[in-house]
Amino acid sequence: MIQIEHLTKRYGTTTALHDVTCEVATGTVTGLLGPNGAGKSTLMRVVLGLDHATSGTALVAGRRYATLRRPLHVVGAHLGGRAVHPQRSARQHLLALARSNRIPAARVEEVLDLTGLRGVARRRAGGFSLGMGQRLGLAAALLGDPGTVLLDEPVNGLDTDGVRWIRRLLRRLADDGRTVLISSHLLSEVQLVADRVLVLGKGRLLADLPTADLAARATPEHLAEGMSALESGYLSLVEDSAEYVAGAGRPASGATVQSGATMQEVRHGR
Ligand SMILES: Nc1ncnc2c1ncn2[C@@H]1O[C@H](COP(=O)(O)OP(=O)(O)OP(=O)(O)O)[C@@H](O)[C@H]1O
Repeated sequence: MIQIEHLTKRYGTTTALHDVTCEVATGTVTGLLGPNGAGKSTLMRVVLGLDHATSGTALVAGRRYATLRRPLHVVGAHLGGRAVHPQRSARQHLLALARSNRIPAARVEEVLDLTGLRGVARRRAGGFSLGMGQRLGLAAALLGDPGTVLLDEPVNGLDTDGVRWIRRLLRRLADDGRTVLISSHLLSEVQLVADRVLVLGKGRLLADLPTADLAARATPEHLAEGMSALESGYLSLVEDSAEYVAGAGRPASGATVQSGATMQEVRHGR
């Protein structure tokens, strides 16, 4: 379980998270949603002890990350990017991680199988495709068989078969009683895998509800435009919370839209 209480994180004058309180329950896949700059990565980074909270707390399995004696056994994460020595093979990378965390080498073979990397385990990780890199990041996250898993855009770069595989894996992790938190902009994926969603907008928690309840907030106008119910429910919730607006500052319908304008203002060309 992840417990977040009154979490505020400021970077200078930017408030990335403002007084966020929520729980991510065990046995569920929870989607973390929000427009660009909403605070999703910041929330994950604070949970993982990569950033310090300005105030409030973030606990994993009842503890602050910094106080975990064997963190990889409690929480595994893949936040994108490649924290891999490019000359090392996938297996060498995982073995090095396992050694430094006192994890038996046999577990490396298990996660290579789990992530479908056995066939390329001897290949240089630096030459991996985006999708293979995703799988390797996931293998590292699962190395300690943690009870909580945090993944940033987990389907990014995966092919169709890989996407299907990760959906099933996330479901299995949750069904085994783990806590799974994924951030994503792909609402169609969230709809398929997430039991619940947390929605952030400009650092504030806008919603914490079952995925189906977010879809139930769809508006007829959005649905008439061809949006899915989840897209519509989500957009209705965040439309005044987008920090970055495409085309802001450029003339739109003969009007100049200022940076920071709400979605309604953009739509109405104000
Ligand atoms: N290290 C940092 N220094 C200064 N500002 C930061 C830093 N990290 C994040 N921010 C700011 O905090 C806010 C939240 O950023 P964050 O990366 O958490 O958003 P996000 O929801 O993950 O966005 P995206 O969907 O684009 O990945 C943004 O305004 C961002 O510019």
